[in-house]
Amino acid sequence: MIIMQWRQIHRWLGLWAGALALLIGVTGLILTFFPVRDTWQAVRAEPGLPVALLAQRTAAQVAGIEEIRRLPSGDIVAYSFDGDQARASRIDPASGQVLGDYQASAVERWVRNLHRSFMLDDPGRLGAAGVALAMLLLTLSGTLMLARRLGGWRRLVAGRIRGTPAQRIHGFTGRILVLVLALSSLTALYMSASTFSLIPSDADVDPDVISAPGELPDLPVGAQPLLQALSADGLRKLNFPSPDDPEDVWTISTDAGDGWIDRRSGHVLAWHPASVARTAYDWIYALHTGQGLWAWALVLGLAGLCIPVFWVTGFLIWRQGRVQVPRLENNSPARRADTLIFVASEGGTTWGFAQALHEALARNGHAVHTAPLERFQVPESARQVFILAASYGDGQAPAHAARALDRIARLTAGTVPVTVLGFGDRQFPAFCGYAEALDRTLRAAGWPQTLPLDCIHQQSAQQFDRWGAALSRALGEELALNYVPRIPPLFPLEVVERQDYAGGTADPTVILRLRWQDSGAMARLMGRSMPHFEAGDLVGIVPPGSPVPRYYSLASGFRDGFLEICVRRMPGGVCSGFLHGLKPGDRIQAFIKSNPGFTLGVSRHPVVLIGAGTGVAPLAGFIRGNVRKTPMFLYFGARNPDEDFYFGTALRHWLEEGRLSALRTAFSRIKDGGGYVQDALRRDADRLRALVAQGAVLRVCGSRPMAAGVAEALNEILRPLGLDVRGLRERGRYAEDVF
Ligand SMILES: Cc1cc2nc3c(=O)[nH]c(=O)nc-3n(C[C@H](O)[C@H](O)[C@H](O)COP(=O)(O)O)c2cc1C
Repeated sequence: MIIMQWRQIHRWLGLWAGALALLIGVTGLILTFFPVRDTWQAVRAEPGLPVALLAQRTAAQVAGIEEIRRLPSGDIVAYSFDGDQARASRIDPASGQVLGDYQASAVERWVRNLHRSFMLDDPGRLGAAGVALAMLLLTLSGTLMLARRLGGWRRLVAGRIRGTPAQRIHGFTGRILVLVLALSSLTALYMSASTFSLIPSDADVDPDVISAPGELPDLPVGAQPLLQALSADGLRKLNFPSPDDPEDVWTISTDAGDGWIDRRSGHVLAWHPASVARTAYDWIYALHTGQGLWAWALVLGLAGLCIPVFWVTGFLIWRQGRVQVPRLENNSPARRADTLIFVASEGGTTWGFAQALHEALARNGHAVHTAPLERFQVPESARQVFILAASYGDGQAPAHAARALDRIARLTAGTVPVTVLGFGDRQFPAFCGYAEALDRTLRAAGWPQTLPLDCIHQQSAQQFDRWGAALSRALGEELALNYVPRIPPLFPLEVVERQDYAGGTADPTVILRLRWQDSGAMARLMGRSMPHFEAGDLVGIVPPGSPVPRYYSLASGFRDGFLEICVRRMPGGVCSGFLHGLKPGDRIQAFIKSNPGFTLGVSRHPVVLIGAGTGVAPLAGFIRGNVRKTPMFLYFGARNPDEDFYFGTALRHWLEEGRLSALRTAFSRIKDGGGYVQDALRRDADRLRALVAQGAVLRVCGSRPMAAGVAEALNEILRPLGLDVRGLRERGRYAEDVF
């Protein structure tokens, strides 16, 4: 429940306070330049130089001196009144000589005013404090949302951020800078609170002290005991006693505290050690401004630079999110609908199924209302309700629906049947976890249902049809669910190379290498260019004359600079036939579908890859991308090394390079070829056990019967370790891509 609120807060604040944060970020970025420059230019006193000596040297060179200040950069400035001329001079602490006039930068002052108060004095300061609070809430809500998106707090640091480039840039910069931004906001709030006297500060109460009257002459500054004892390293300012006032005293302010000294005797008349509040303020000030901490100032500058990036990418994400919900032409108002369909979707595909259900029911004369799940309601007119819900992270709700479950749990059960259909992916341990949670809640509350919970794996159109048929029977009406997958934006790809395997006992197969065109930075940011993909993700290709895309596993990643697939020609296959007919220079349209449960990411543990036939394609992609040379072991089953040893040459090359540690083959159609891939596994049982004991990650790709055979063999092999495929899968160490 809280997360939904955070999300709303994040969006709302991001859009509205974001514009002001942009101004504060840019001015903050400019302001960090000054401490860096000042530190580089500063002429500092040698460490440990006594204040007495510094003051003596300076007083000898500067007539009418009144005050010496040490700036946060380390520069020493003397303020004097010579005749009627007030002067500020930069001093060389080694000699006391004047280096030149000191002038605070007017640009710096102007930018600081803009940064602190938008040039509006106190109301502006309050506004700036409001923006700091907004920034703090933005970083907090953003962190919560990112943790959730990555599937838990533990993945917050290293988990892979997926999505459009805008989403990835937003998440990536946020992850790096969240601490700096939170600290900047917190320190700004503290300073604002101090400005408005909301927190106790060190009220500078001067003690009521005077230099004792007497005939003695002034003790020379160089002989003042306290000034001899204090080092210039911690000096803030030293005020000289006025020549015209015999009762005036020396006043010194240091990091450790403030002191008052008799001008004639040199006695310390009062010493106020720095209070905790003052020390805290000093640290907070330095942390916020980077003054005296030039490296930190650079980090702050980077954070300031990121704010415009945040704002722009955040805005783009918001826009992209808005266009996902399809426009349903015949959406009845909820209060008049007899059928309600509620949808929870992150990637948008579930909406396509909802649309098919909506249209089928509407064609049958129902008044259908479809809406996002967070608007769940059962109006009086309702006769049936459906919830179509995808699962994310660790079986969690899609972000927009995070609060829906709590809402539904609070409702009193009615008599209208509420049926849940889940969408998920079996690769994830919590398969359809969110749909299950919804169903559990509804049943526990006592809502009836038209059909029991069903779960659709990987957006299977066939499974959805079967569910539709069951629904037809349950409702006693003919339902024609025309689910047409919503095809995401297509990208043109050009064939650059093809490598043919003529087949023989195996079907003819081709490895196609394709390339895309760069569509420019703006299109990339908006997610309108070729999206990033990884080996093991899928490319969707819509063959001419068919509305349904076919998916092929990718044997390359975006970083390889090309897209490669391995296509077996299926007898009568529309898409495989089309792809086999392509020659270099031909173009096709395609889109990328992520396959997050299967792709490998960066693995610190050894990797065991098991594939047969064209199923070796994504595994070859993993090996190709293994630039870190993580130990990878490939078990490859084919029929005949002369016919279907796909990627054979590349695999041998990767073995030599060390991207592949070992290759074990099994050829089923030649004498002494080693049988099937599961036979190769059994022969290597000892090594497999050792690898799994070391934490190995396993990926299996090939036909369904092959995957079943592999799982059976592995279960036998792993039994002595007390492990099995199911357990490994639950821990995210085992995933299959089967066809
Ligand atoms: C990052 C990510 C995490 C996922 N986590 C799960 C999960 O925990 N359980 C599950 O069953 N499916 C999971 N899936 C699969 C989606 O639920 C499935 O692809 C669904 O059909 C997507 O529907 P949508 O496009 O409407 O969001 C995940 C998908 C992605 C991209």
